[in-house]
Amino acid sequence: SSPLFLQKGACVWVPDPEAVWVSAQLLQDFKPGDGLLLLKLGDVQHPVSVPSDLPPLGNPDILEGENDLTSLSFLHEPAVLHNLRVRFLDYNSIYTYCGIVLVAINPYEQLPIYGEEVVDAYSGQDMADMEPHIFSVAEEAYRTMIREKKNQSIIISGESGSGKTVSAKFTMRYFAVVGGASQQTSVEERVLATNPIMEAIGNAKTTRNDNSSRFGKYIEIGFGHQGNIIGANMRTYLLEKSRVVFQAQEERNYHIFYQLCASCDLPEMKGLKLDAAEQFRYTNQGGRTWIPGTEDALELERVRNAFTVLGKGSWPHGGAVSHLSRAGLCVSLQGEDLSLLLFSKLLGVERAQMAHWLCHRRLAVAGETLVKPMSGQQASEARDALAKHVYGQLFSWTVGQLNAALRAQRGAPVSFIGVLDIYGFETFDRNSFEQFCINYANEKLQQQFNLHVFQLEQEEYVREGLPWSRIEFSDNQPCIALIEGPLGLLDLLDEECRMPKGSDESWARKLYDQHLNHHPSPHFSKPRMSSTAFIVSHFADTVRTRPIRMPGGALSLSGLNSSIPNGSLRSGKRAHREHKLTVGFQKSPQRTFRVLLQIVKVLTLYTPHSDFEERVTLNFIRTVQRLLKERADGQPRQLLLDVHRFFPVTFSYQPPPLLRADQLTIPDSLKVSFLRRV
Ligand SMILES: Nc1ncnc2c1ncn2[C@@H]1O[C@H](COP(=O)(O)OP(=O)(O)OP(=O)(O)O)[C@@H](O)[C@H]1O
Repeated sequence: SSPLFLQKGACVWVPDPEAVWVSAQLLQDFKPGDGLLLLKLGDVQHPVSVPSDLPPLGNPDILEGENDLTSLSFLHEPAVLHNLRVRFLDYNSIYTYCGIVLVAINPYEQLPIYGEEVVDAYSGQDMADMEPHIFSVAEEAYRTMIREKKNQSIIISGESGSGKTVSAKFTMRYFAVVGGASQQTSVEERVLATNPIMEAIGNAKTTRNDNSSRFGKYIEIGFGHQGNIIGANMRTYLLEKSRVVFQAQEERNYHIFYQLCASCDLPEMKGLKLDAAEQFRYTNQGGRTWIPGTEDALELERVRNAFTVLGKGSWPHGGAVSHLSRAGLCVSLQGEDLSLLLFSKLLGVERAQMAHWLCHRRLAVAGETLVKPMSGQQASEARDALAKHVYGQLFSWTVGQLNAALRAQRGAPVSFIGVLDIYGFETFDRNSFEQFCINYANEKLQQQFNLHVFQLEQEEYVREGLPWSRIEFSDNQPCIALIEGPLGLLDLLDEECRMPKGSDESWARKLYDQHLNHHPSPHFSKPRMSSTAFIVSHFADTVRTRPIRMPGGALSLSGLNSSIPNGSLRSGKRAHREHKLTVGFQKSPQRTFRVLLQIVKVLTLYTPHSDFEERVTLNFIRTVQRLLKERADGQPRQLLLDVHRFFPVTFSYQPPPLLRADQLTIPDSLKVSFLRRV
């Protein structure tokens, strides 16, 4: 808590638009009721009015660079950031403790701190005696498991690209060394061999991370009586299946597709009749299909070697992955299409049947079964749904195969250490069902953390009669109840999926009725401008979600839909509304950027009707892209003016009922060339 009086010379932190927080010094004593602080910021005197709270106070110099944040006298955002920064820049240390939590900063360079000699140095040592390190956390889990014969878990969380997977791999490597056996292709080697395989089928290039895990993973490493690894088991969560059929600009599909395409000339791959990744819609939507510094063909080699270590025979033997790649790459609805032929052949289904059921659906009406042709839009969605399903099944199948290879051979493990590597909390401009699930998972993890760190700890103090004044912590149960409780978001979603004519609108209406009108929840609200979106106030942030459903009740995932505002540009009325919004956003530059980006994204998905239209569209996209790049120097309003100057029709551009690129009437060749040129 803040002291009541501050002496001249005391340090405080003040918010800064550039540096986030800057340190300032008090130029005169301050006492409650003064209402004004006189600060020295750099060389400038700065009177700051104090409405209610004092600014966060600076810590004494002696605590600068402490290796445990809990030893700071004042623990608040600026103190945490400053301490981490000092440790990173001045002490070259990427790790800092915060009690039992290890905070890691991604150095984005190889540091010489993970060698065997470092493992040896941490092995057998107490956490409190050692500098913070991921090995120290692993050692603590290992020792506690052995000493107390209790299973342990390490939870690794953080935003995309923060280093979760790398950290998980280091903990696994640590266990492999300290719990290792001597024989070749031992189980710890097999545990490590799962990494390249899982990365090939579950990781992809995103704009934030060239090797981003698009699934959550929990691996339980089982130990025997002697503390040696005897088996492992892996569970996966929330694979981002939408990526199989759609990739945003600069992103890629799962690595395995590109690895197979890059190896298509190998004799054993010939039967798959693959081609360059640029040739397939499911692999070329992000633009560039290669990652600088990565050789996809070599990566496939690593994957195949890993399969060998796991005793799963040669790669083509794990042939279903190849099938799926083909499924992902080739599903197409043109009847005579070679891709459809290959896809059907590889999956072992009859081509004519496949073509028929991709374009028709069965309806049960009054006890009778009718077969109805689907629209082009529906059929392409059905094709995408099939590709996602095949990939999802194959992913689960592969995990099952790996688990079989990791299963303990001699007796059951006596204890285990679990390592959870899962997406951190996510909020984007447009959040879909995936973000909703990820944030729900994080809400549950946070609850677990609260329970562990605050509640159980305090209960133990009280039980042992230690003098202790209870610390209040914010309990996130109400937010969890909103999601998973009776008549909660998931309950109502289930109900909506069972309705024959369920829709986003009607689901959202039910949510508003229940959580705004009948039983208002402080964690739920409705955005002003939408009747399909809702806002959940999570512990970390408020997130606006707009799920869009696919036919058949399956919720669509972010990808494709996130690029199409409301999925509705073909509706003139809605297009007009988007247009009005755009103009309305002029007062809010940040939103304007987002809308411009959105327009660019949408336009890249559209097929122009004429050369002229294509030229106009491309011109617009290039102009906006260039200006968006230039906006880095923070001239948002200028950007808006520039857009008008360079491209005066921007905001009066009323798209005629344009066709989406994936509509069937448009030949693939045109789509590919258009997308490539964009
Ligand atoms: N400790 C580290 N030392 C060196 N480089 C690191 C370290 N941690 C992460 N990196 C670098 O950062 C990149 C991203 O890390 P990683 O893939 O582990 O992130 P992530 O949090 O798992 O991201 P995502 O959620 O997207 O999967 C790595 O490929 C690596 O180059």
